[in-house]
Amino acid sequence: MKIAIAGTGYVGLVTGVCLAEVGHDNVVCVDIDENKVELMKSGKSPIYEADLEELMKKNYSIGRIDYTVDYQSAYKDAEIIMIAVGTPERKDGSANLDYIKKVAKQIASSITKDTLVVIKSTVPIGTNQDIEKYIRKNLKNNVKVEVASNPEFLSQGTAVKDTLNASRIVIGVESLWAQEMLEKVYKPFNQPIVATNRNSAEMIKYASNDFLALKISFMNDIANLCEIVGANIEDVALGMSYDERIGSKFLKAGIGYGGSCFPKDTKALHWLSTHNGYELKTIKAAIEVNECQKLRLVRKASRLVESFEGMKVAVLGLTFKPGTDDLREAPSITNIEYLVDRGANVIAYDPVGIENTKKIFKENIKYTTSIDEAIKDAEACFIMTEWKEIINYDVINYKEKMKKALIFDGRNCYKIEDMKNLGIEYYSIGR
Ligand SMILES: NC(=O)c1ccc[n+]([C@@H]2O[C@H](COP(=O)([O-])OP(=O)(O)OC[C@H]3O[C@@H](n4cnc5c(N)ncnc54)[C@H](O)[C@@H]3O)[C@@H](O)[C@H]2O)c1
Ligand SMILES: O=c1ccn([C@@H]2O[C@H](COP(=O)(O)OP(=O)(O)O[C@H]3O[C@H](CO)[C@@H](O)[C@H](O)[C@H]3O)[C@@H](O)[C@H]2O)c(=O)[nH]1
Repeated sequence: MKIAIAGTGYVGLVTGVCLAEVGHDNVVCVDIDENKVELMKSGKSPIYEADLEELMKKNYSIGRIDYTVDYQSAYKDAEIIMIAVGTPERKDGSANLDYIKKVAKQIASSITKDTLVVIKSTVPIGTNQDIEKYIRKNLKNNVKVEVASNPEFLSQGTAVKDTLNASRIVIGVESLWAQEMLEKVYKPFNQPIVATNRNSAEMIKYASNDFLALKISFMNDIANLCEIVGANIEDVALGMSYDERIGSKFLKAGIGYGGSCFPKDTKALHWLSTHNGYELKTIKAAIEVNECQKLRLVRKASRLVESFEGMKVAVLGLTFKPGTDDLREAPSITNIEYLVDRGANVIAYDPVGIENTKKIFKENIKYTTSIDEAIKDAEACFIMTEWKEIINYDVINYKEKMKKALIFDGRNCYKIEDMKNLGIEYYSIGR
């Protein structure tokens, strides 16, 4: 079965490689970026993801997967074409479907046999139906084409593991033909399949992400109250987690959620609801809490510090979470902007995110891959990502190397007692 995939980002490349890994022997990944394609052909991954490069090399060398910019040759005789291009946020919060439409147009002009088009990208409810109509209207050759929804649930940093061990495969189909095709594709993964209609499948993706975002915002809200009333959010989360109805995951309070999904997917669903004359009040609250949360620590710091002007400030952790080089919507960006605007000399540390940070801040801040160097002579330090390098760092260094041991920890990396015993002025979230 020939499977073509449009887009080789986190979703497209990982999906392609994992399909090959479980035995599909004719997977072609298409991208418009020639440099990316050349890089992938040479066995290198354009993104930082655990285990990805190893599986790319293995499956490329045995001829199960290939990479190309030539979409026509990739799509023309594919039985399945998966769309995994970006659906970024528009200024008004709605999802921008331009990339999806572009691929749909390329598919319509290329296919020469019956094809199932599968949308893996996160798209607003009704998009699968619209794209099907669009492709059928623009078809160059007289073939059968159907569109099925197959939203993706992988997390960055654990994308390969998540794909090979997915909790469920959601497929949104309108025919038995489409359902059987997708069941065949996913059979080797041996994961539970939830088959619904297309609109429900599209909604499952948004509802899942927005529920998780809401869970985080709820815990951040409670954490802020904990600080006021003298409770400890970590003890509170632990106590809550024993209730199976609540669960133990996504209860971690912090500096707010970031990444390429939660921020845009909460806004897109909220936009869609208001556009349909209904207000999703819970999602609105999740978004608002997150916006405030991102600046909570710098605001606290500015009440304690007279001025940031000329002050050396270390920012530890730049990516939106550990295990990825991605800075999309990372809280670190908002915080660094705040500090730079107020005249701070920021030195930023991250084990893998420096190159992507440079694209955003250029020469406006300094960069390092050493925590020691970042904190040396600094008068304040902000922690934005819970990298293990930061968690495992010997905290005595803050006392010994900083000009003033003043730490604002947005990810609760250290024990309050340890910091207190060392005489470090330490502020974290909800404790
Ligand atoms: N990143 C995640 O963890 C994740 C998880 C689940 C779902 N999603 C959703 O999946 C979609 C893709 O996200 P991503 O993070 O993988 O995107 P990405 O930005 O990392 O990658 C998109 C890729 O598509 C390529 N592209 C653009 N137009 C193209 C075209 N016409 N033909 C071929 N390639 C083209 C781009 O060059 C880029 O390499 C989004 O809708 C996102 O919301 C993402
Ligand atoms: O208890 C928690 C858990 C996460 N976060 C933050 O939430 C954001 C997102 O984290 P995570 O969900 O682990 O990463 P993503 O790669 O963005 O994955 C989410 O978004 C993907 C894209 O849609 C989905 O496929 C995944 O299922 C969904 O978890 C990050 O900034 C985390 O720091 C918290 O603050 N507290």
